[in-house]
Amino acid sequence: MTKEGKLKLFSTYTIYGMTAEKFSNGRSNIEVVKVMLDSGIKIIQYREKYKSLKEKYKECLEIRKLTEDYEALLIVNDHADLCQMVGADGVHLGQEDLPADEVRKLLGDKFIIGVTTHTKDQVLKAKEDGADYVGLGPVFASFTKDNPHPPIGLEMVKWAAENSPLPFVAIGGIKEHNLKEVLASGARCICAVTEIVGADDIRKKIESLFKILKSFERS
Ligand SMILES: Cc1ncc(COP(=O)(O)OP(=O)(O)O)c(N)n1
Ligand SMILES: Cc1ncsc1CCOP(=O)(O)O
Ligand SMILES: [Mg+2]
Repeated sequence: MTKEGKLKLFSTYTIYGMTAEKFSNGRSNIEVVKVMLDSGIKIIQYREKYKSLKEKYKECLEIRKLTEDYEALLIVNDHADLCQMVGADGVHLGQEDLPADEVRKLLGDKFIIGVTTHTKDQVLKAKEDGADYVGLGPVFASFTKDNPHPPIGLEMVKWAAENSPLPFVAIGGIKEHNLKEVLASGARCICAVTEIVGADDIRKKIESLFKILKSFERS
Protein backbone atom coordinates (compact mmCIF):
# COMPACT_ATOMS: atom_id res chain seq x y z
CA MET A 1 0.00 0.00 0.00
CA THR A 2 1.31 3.51 -0.78
CA LYS A 3 1.65 6.00 2.06
CA GLU A 4 -1.22 7.98 0.54
CA GLY A 5 -3.38 4.84 0.62
CA LYS A 6 -2.43 4.18 4.24
CA LEU A 7 -3.38 7.72 5.28
CA LYS A 8 -6.73 7.48 3.49
CA LEU A 9 -7.67 4.79 6.02
CA PHE A 10 -7.86 7.49 8.70
CA SER A 11 -10.85 9.13 6.99
CA THR A 12 -12.99 6.05 6.43
CA TYR A 13 -15.21 5.84 9.55
CA THR A 14 -12.82 3.46 11.13
CA ILE A 15 -11.42 2.15 14.40
CA TYR A 16 -7.81 2.80 15.42
CA GLY A 17 -6.96 -0.17 17.64
CA MET A 18 -4.56 0.19 20.56
CA THR A 19 -2.99 -2.38 22.87
CA ALA A 20 -3.30 -2.04 26.65
CA GLU A 21 -2.40 -5.34 28.28
CA LYS A 22 -2.97 -3.95 31.77
CA PHE A 23 -6.67 -3.53 30.94
CA SER A 24 -7.10 -6.66 28.82
CA ASN A 25 -8.48 -8.92 31.58
CA GLY A 26 -5.61 -11.40 31.52
CA ARG A 27 -5.41 -11.62 27.73
CA SER A 28 -2.04 -10.90 26.09
CA ASN A 29 -1.43 -8.06 23.63
CA ILE A 30 -0.93 -10.68 20.91
CA GLU A 31 -4.26 -12.41 21.64
CA VAL A 32 -6.08 -9.09 21.63
CA VAL A 33 -4.44 -7.88 18.42
CA LYS A 34 -5.40 -11.14 16.67
CA VAL A 35 -9.07 -10.59 17.52
CA MET A 36 -8.89 -6.90 16.55
CA LEU A 37 -7.46 -7.78 13.14
CA ASP A 38 -9.85 -10.65 12.58
CA SER A 39 -12.73 -8.29 13.41
CA GLY A 40 -11.67 -5.87 10.67
CA ILE A 41 -9.53 -3.25 12.42
CA LYS A 42 -6.96 -1.93 9.92
CA ILE A 43 -4.81 0.30 12.14
CA ILE A 44 -3.10 -1.02 15.27
CA GLN A 45 -0.99 1.02 17.66
CA TYR A 46 1.37 -0.95 19.84
CA ARG A 47 1.29 0.94 23.15
CA GLU A 48 2.93 -0.76 26.10
CA LYS A 49 4.19 1.12 29.13
CA TYR A 50 5.06 -1.74 31.47
CA LYS A 51 7.58 -3.92 29.61
CA SER A 52 11.28 -3.72 28.80
CA LEU A 53 12.30 -2.41 25.39
CA LYS A 54 13.48 -5.92 24.50
CA GLU A 55 10.06 -7.37 25.32
CA LYS A 56 8.40 -4.60 23.34
CA TYR A 57 10.69 -5.38 20.40
CA LYS A 58 9.72 -9.07 20.46
CA GLU A 59 5.99 -8.30 20.68
CA CYS A 60 6.24 -5.73 17.92
CA LEU A 61 7.92 -8.24 15.60
CA GLU A 62 5.07 -10.67 16.18
CA ILE A 63 2.43 -7.99 15.70
CA ARG A 64 4.21 -6.82 12.55
CA LYS A 65 3.76 -10.31 11.04
CA LEU A 66 0.09 -10.40 12.05
CA THR A 67 -0.66 -6.92 10.68
CA GLU A 68 1.04 -7.83 7.39
CA ASP A 69 -1.12 -10.96 7.09
CA TYR A 70 -4.22 -8.78 7.48
CA GLU A 71 -2.89 -5.88 5.37
CA ALA A 72 -3.23 -3.62 8.39
CA LEU A 73 -1.00 -0.78 9.60
CA LEU A 74 1.25 -1.02 12.63
CA ILE A 75 2.04 2.20 14.47
CA VAL A 76 4.51 2.01 17.37
CA ASN A 77 3.91 4.33 20.31
CA ASP A 78 6.80 6.51 21.58
CA HIS A 79 9.79 4.69 20.02
CA ALA A 80 11.07 5.75 16.58
CA ASP A 81 13.94 3.25 16.82
CA LEU A 82 11.56 0.36 17.50
CA CYS A 83 9.34 1.49 14.63
CA GLN A 84 12.27 1.37 12.23
CA MET A 85 13.71 -1.89 13.57
CA VAL A 86 10.48 -3.89 13.22
CA GLY A 87 9.54 -2.30 9.88
CA ALA A 88 6.35 -0.76 11.26
CA ASP A 89 4.33 1.71 9.20
CA GLY A 90 4.83 4.54 11.63
CA VAL A 91 5.37 5.98 15.07
CA HIS A 92 3.12 7.95 17.41
CA LEU A 93 4.69 10.82 19.40
CA GLY A 94 3.22 12.76 22.31
CA GLN A 95 3.95 16.32 23.35
CA GLU A 96 6.55 14.99 25.81
CA ASP A 97 8.15 12.56 23.34
CA LEU A 98 10.89 13.30 20.80
CA PRO A 99 9.96 16.22 18.52
CA ALA A 100 8.20 15.19 15.31
CA ASP A 101 10.36 17.38 13.03
CA GLU A 102 13.55 15.73 14.32
CA VAL A 103 12.05 12.23 14.14
CA ARG A 104 11.02 13.00 10.55
CA LYS A 105 14.68 13.73 9.73
CA LEU A 106 15.63 10.39 11.26
CA LEU A 107 12.92 8.24 9.65
CA GLY A 108 12.53 9.96 6.29
CA ASP A 109 9.28 10.40 4.40
CA LYS A 110 8.10 6.86 4.01
CA PHE A 111 7.10 6.34 7.65
CA ILE A 112 3.86 7.70 9.10
CA ILE A 113 4.26 10.07 12.04
CA GLY A 114 1.33 10.74 14.36
CA VAL A 115 1.39 13.46 17.03
CA THR A 116 -0.80 13.79 20.15
CA THR A 117 -2.61 17.12 20.33
CA HIS A 118 -4.85 18.83 22.86
CA THR A 119 -5.09 22.35 21.41
CA LYS A 120 -5.66 24.12 18.09
CA ASP A 121 -2.07 25.43 18.05
CA GLN A 122 -0.69 21.92 18.57
CA VAL A 123 -2.76 20.61 15.65
CA LEU A 124 -1.43 23.32 13.34
CA LYS A 125 2.13 22.86 14.60
CA ALA A 126 1.95 19.09 14.04
CA LYS A 127 1.38 19.77 10.34
CA GLU A 128 4.29 22.25 10.23
CA ASP A 129 6.52 19.67 11.94
CA GLY A 130 5.82 17.13 9.22
CA ALA A 131 3.31 14.88 11.00
CA ASP A 132 0.87 12.84 8.90
CA TYR A 133 -2.01 12.58 11.37
CA VAL A 134 -2.87 13.77 14.85
CA GLY A 135 -4.32 12.05 17.90
CA LEU A 136 -6.85 14.45 19.41
CA GLY A 137 -7.84 14.06 23.02
CA PRO A 138 -8.70 13.04 25.56
CA VAL A 139 -12.18 13.85 24.29
CA PHE A 140 -13.77 12.62 27.56
CA ALA A 141 -12.25 11.67 30.92
CA SER A 142 -9.98 8.65 30.54
CA PHE A 143 -8.39 6.49 33.22
CA THR A 144 -6.17 4.44 30.89
CA LYS A 145 -3.20 6.77 30.85
CA ASP A 146 -1.23 7.86 33.91
CA ASN A 147 -1.41 11.67 34.39
CA PRO A 148 -3.90 12.34 31.60
CA HIS A 149 -4.50 15.77 30.11
CA PRO A 150 -7.92 17.21 31.11
CA PRO A 151 -10.71 16.36 28.64
CA ILE A 152 -10.81 18.64 25.59
CA GLY A 153 -14.49 18.03 24.81
CA LEU A 154 -16.57 17.68 21.68
CA GLU A 155 -16.15 21.35 20.69
CA MET A 156 -12.50 20.62 19.95
CA VAL A 157 -13.51 17.60 17.83
CA LYS A 158 -15.86 19.89 15.87
CA TRP A 159 -13.08 22.43 15.38
CA ALA A 160 -10.68 19.71 14.15
CA ALA A 161 -13.28 18.29 11.76
CA GLU A 162 -13.62 21.72 10.17
CA ASN A 163 -10.07 23.03 10.43
CA SER A 164 -7.45 20.33 10.92
CA PRO A 165 -5.06 20.18 7.99
CA LEU A 166 -4.32 16.57 8.98
CA PRO A 167 -6.56 13.54 9.52
CA PHE A 168 -7.26 13.05 13.21
CA VAL A 169 -7.96 10.18 15.57
CA ALA A 170 -10.39 11.06 18.36
CA ILE A 171 -9.25 9.37 21.57
CA GLY A 172 -10.00 9.28 25.28
CA GLY A 173 -13.05 7.98 27.11
CA ILE A 174 -14.79 6.90 23.90
CA LYS A 175 -17.33 4.14 24.52
CA GLU A 176 -20.16 2.53 22.60
CA HIS A 177 -22.67 4.75 24.44
CA ASN A 178 -20.99 8.07 23.44
CA LEU A 179 -19.60 7.12 20.02
CA LYS A 180 -22.50 8.71 18.14
CA GLU A 181 -21.76 12.11 19.74
CA VAL A 182 -18.11 11.87 18.69
CA LEU A 183 -19.06 10.99 15.11
CA ALA A 184 -21.75 13.67 15.03
CA SER A 185 -19.01 16.14 15.97
CA GLY A 186 -17.14 15.17 12.80
CA ALA A 187 -14.70 12.41 13.79
CA ARG A 188 -14.03 9.71 11.22
CA CYS A 189 -11.37 7.68 13.01
CA ILE A 190 -11.84 6.75 16.65
CA CYS A 191 -9.76 4.98 19.26
CA ALA A 192 -11.64 3.34 22.17
CA VAL A 193 -9.00 1.54 24.19
CA THR A 194 -10.52 0.02 27.35
CA GLU A 195 -13.93 -0.26 25.71
CA ILE A 196 -12.37 -2.80 23.31
CA VAL A 197 -9.50 -4.49 25.16
CA GLY A 198 -11.53 -4.80 28.37
CA ALA A 199 -14.71 -6.11 26.73
CA ASP A 200 -15.90 -9.59 27.71
CA ASP A 201 -16.33 -10.35 24.01
CA ILE A 202 -13.91 -8.20 22.03
CA ARG A 203 -15.21 -9.38 18.66
CA LYS A 204 -18.81 -8.49 19.52
CA LYS A 205 -17.77 -5.10 20.89
CA ILE A 206 -15.87 -4.24 17.69
CA GLU A 207 -18.84 -5.40 15.62
CA SER A 208 -21.14 -3.06 17.57
CA LEU A 209 -18.76 -0.12 17.19
CA PHE A 210 -18.38 -0.74 13.44
CA LYS A 211 -22.17 -0.88 13.09
CA ILE A 212 -22.40 2.65 14.50
CA LEU A 213 -19.48 3.89 12.36
CA LYS A 214 -20.93 2.42 9.18
CA SER A 215 -24.36 3.94 9.91
CA PHE A 216 -22.66 7.37 9.93
CA GLU A 217 -20.75 6.55 6.75
CA ARG A 218 -24.03 5.89 4.94
CA SER A 219 -25.84 8.98 6.26
C1 LIG B 1 -3.64 8.05 18.58
C2 LIG B 1 -3.01 8.46 19.86
N1 LIG B 1 -3.34 9.64 20.41
C3 LIG B 1 -2.80 10.01 21.57
C4 LIG B 1 -1.85 9.21 22.20
C5 LIG B 1 -1.18 9.65 23.48
O1 LIG B 1 0.21 9.85 23.29
P1 LIG B 1 1.11 10.46 24.48
O2 LIG B 1 0.54 11.78 24.84
O3 LIG B 1 2.53 10.40 24.08
O4 LIG B 1 0.86 9.46 25.65
P2 LIG B 1 1.23 7.91 25.73
O5 LIG B 1 0.26 7.18 24.89
O6 LIG B 1 2.63 7.75 25.23
O7 LIG B 1 1.08 7.59 27.17
C6 LIG B 1 -1.52 7.99 21.60
N2 LIG B 1 -0.64 7.15 22.14
N3 LIG B 1 -2.10 7.64 20.43
C1 LIG C 1 -3.36 6.91 25.08
C2 LIG C 1 -4.35 7.96 25.36
N1 LIG C 1 -4.10 9.25 25.03
C3 LIG C 1 -5.09 10.09 25.35
S1 LIG C 1 -6.35 9.29 26.13
C4 LIG C 1 -5.55 7.78 25.97
C5 LIG C 1 -6.11 6.52 26.45
C6 LIG C 1 -7.51 6.28 25.98
O1 LIG C 1 -8.01 5.15 26.58
P1 LIG C 1 -9.58 4.93 26.80
O2 LIG C 1 -10.20 4.79 25.45
O3 LIG C 1 -9.64 3.66 27.58
O4 LIG C 1 -10.10 6.11 27.55
MG1 LIG D 1 3.96 8.98 24.13
